[in-house]
Amino acid sequence: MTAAKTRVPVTIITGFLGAGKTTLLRHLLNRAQGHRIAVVVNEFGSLGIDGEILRGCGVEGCREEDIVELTNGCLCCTVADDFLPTMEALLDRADPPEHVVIETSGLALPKPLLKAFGWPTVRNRMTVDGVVAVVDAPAVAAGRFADDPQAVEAQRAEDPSLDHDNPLAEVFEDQINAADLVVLNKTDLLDAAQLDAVEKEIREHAPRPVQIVRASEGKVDPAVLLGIGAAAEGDLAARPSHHDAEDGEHEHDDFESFVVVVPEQQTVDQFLTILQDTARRFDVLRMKGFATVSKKPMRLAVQGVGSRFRHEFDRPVGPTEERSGRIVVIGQKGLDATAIAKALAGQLAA
Ligand SMILES: Nc1nc2c(ncn2[C@@H]2O[C@H](COP(=O)(O)OP(=O)(O)OP(=O)(O)O)[C@@H](O)[C@H]2O)c(=O)[nH]1
Repeated sequence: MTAAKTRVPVTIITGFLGAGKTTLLRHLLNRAQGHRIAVVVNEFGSLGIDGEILRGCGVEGCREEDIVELTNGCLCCTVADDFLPTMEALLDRADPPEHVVIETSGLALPKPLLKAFGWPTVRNRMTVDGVVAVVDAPAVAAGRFADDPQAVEAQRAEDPSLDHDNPLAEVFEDQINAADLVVLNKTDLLDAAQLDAVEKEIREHAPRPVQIVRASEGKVDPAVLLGIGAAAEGDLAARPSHHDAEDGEHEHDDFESFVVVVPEQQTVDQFLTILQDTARRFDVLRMKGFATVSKKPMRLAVQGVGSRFRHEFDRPVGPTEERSGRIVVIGQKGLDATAIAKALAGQLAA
């Protein structure tokens, strides 16, 4: 058997903040029973919520130690310090995984990560089976990742190397550029004509023909997601990045995140209204976290993408656990953290 055949396949799941990566992974773990899959999760924001959601997936045979969290900064920037040792540790286990799935943070650029698979310590032991980009179809339809052509022109007059005025557009393009498979998610929120338009837009952006599958709630057949066989680490030139000229070096200084502590809530509806108003008012990209509600024994988990929120009571609140909640807030640089904290605490009139 050749060395290539024995290499552990790795699937990289990329996609902008809130596109549905964790939802897709949860579905995959549910359907992939019998396969030893290890999941590496990297989140922007410090609450470790995705890891907790995946650990609580309740899938038989999905063990705690198979979900590894990398919270020390954005994965694409900490490859040597954190990521490679984690990969080696997985491979050196007595029962190494048959497949590794990496959920990158919504702001991660996939290319530096792809390049890491060329490093001597993992090169002969792992291969990137495929890069999957999960796309928030309604966010594309709403123009979240679009540039303002006039603003781009004005910027280019100053610096010809610039091609975006919208930092979201740049991250989105890099993720599509790296993808072998695009999952057009949240199809439940658009009609057929809108979906066709989004698909057309993605095909126009993609530097090469890319397979696109449509999904809602991240429900994609594992056979489609795994086993693509792309060996993407050997195919970097076909996956252009906006940061190629800087050899992958980049900063995430277009975005920021912070955690807000919120008091116990009176009612779920009141809290959701506060969250939605705050997201709208301050143009927050993503909010997620936990809170407690007066007289309710269960913890309330909330998830927001823009001003669209979902919530569930996910587990009992322990008797010694604090009744205050924590919400991670993510947006473009320049968020007014003080005002947002006040708004979430219900201290800012709408
Ligand atoms: N309506 C709708 N909501 C969805 C769908 N898929 C996911 N969501 C919701 O979108 C929100 C974000 O989903 P996640 O799976 O956490 O997204 P993510 O890409 O992992 O988010 P980050 O890790 O923060 O970047 C959650 O509230 C999901 O329940 C879908 O197909 N339709």
